[in-house]
Amino acid sequence: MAPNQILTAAQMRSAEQRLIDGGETVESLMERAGAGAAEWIWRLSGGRAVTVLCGPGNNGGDGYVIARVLAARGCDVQVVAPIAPVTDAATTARARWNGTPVQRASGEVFVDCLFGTGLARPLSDDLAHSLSDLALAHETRVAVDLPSGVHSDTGALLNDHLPDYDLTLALGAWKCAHWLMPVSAKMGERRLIDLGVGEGSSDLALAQPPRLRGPAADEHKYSRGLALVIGGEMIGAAVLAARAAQHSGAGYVKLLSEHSHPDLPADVVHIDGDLEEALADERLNAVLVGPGLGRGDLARHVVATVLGHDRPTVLDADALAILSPELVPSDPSRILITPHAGELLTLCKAFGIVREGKVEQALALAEASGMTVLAKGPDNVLAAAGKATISPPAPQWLSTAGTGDALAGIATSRMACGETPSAAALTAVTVHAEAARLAGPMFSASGLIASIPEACGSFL
Ligand SMILES: NC(=O)C1=CN([C@@H]2O[C@H](COP(=O)(O)OP(=O)(O)OC[C@H]3O[C@@H](n4cnc5c(N)ncnc54)[C@H](O)[C@@H]3O)[C@@H](O)[C@H]2O)[C@H](O)CC1
Ligand SMILES: [K+]
Repeated sequence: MAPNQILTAAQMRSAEQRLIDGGETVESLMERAGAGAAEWIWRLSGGRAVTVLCGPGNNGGDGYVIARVLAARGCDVQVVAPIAPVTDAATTARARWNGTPVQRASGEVFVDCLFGTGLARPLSDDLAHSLSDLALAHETRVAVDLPSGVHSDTGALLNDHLPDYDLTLALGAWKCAHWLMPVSAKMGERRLIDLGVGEGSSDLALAQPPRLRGPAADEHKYSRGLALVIGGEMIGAAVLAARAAQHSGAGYVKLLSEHSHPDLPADVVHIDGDLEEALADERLNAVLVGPGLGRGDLARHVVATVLGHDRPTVLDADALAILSPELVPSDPSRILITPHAGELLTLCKAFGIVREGKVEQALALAEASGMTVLAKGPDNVLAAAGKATISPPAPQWLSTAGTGDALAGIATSRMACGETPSAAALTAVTVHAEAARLAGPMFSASGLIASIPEACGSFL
């Protein structure tokens, strides 16, 4: 099993076909899927009554296998089947479940086997009502392969008022929807059931935690990395970014700003000299421009000047509103951009990109710009050179002002430490989420920044 690969629905069907070409049958795969799902449902139900909602396709077929396996274990199982099976495998599975479907049921555990990766359009009102009525009539809800009513490849909700689940059991491989908003927030716990699907040709994977290393015995502040954060009109954002950078591995962080900063901690060095001079420092390892920069002529000049110096650079916030194809340097491979959802759409327009879904948009922007793209949000998609990773969800408490500035600061620090833009972005997203977990509820950006060193320690 390849536990980190993420497949589109089409790639999943190809993977299943390769297994069938190798001697499996749809029925044998369904038996394995149903038995694996039944095991998790058995554990979760703890002897409570189970209702399985079966659809017409092979997801429904999984449901009949689940019902048969649970009944054989003495579980009280009912099946609701609004549409009769249409596939051979599902018809066989239903025949082997020697029970009679009921029209309605209310119990303790609800299992959604209405649709999986074969959903082709929004649910009809009748089916959507059946699904939500049954889900609401049960205290615990399990989705098999996917919650019904969602787009497997984009994570989009095809219907309104779809239920939330306590557990989603992915079959064979993760699908994009398991990790993309908005449906990612409806999944509950996620578990992957092995169907024997090997490493395939997917361009998408679940991000894995980085391994960080501490400084060598002979390191000094310059060898650990000098980061430059460029301030602008709203200096608070750059101060937050610089403070986050100082706690993320770089040996030396400078904040270039014409303003005075009495509250700037002494461990960030404030400079107010010439931008060209600061960028020309041979000891400089990484630059961040954008947080609080502003979008006027001076800001445009600053972004163009930074990009003209070919340094490892993070472009965030206002710099992304200024970025255009004309500004992309000849070698963009050392540039990381960190757009949120709105900035991603704006950049796609600026680069003439029309794609559906965050993953496709990030991959296309990375290809068009040659830069590394961290499409940030509750679901972080990192795209570069035709490959993309999705990071597991971070605490929702990150939805507060300044956390984006902190993320950019962490990424800049990691690039100053010598990490590539992709590695720095992965480290930043992972450390950012861990710092949020450590900071507990209700934290501010400063509280998050204070937790960064301990968060980094989790990956040393
Ligand atoms: N393929 C395999 O080897 C295995 C698949 N597994 C499970 O099967 C589903 C995918 O099965 P598939 O039949 O392709 O899709 P669905 O079960 O989701 O149902 C598609 C079925 O429903 C019809 N349909 C589509 N959209 C709608 C709609 N909005 N309203 C009504 N009907 C709709 C469509 O015409 C098809 O007939 C996968 O997720 C796994 O759960 C097994 O687990 C392993 C073997
Ligand atoms: K389902």
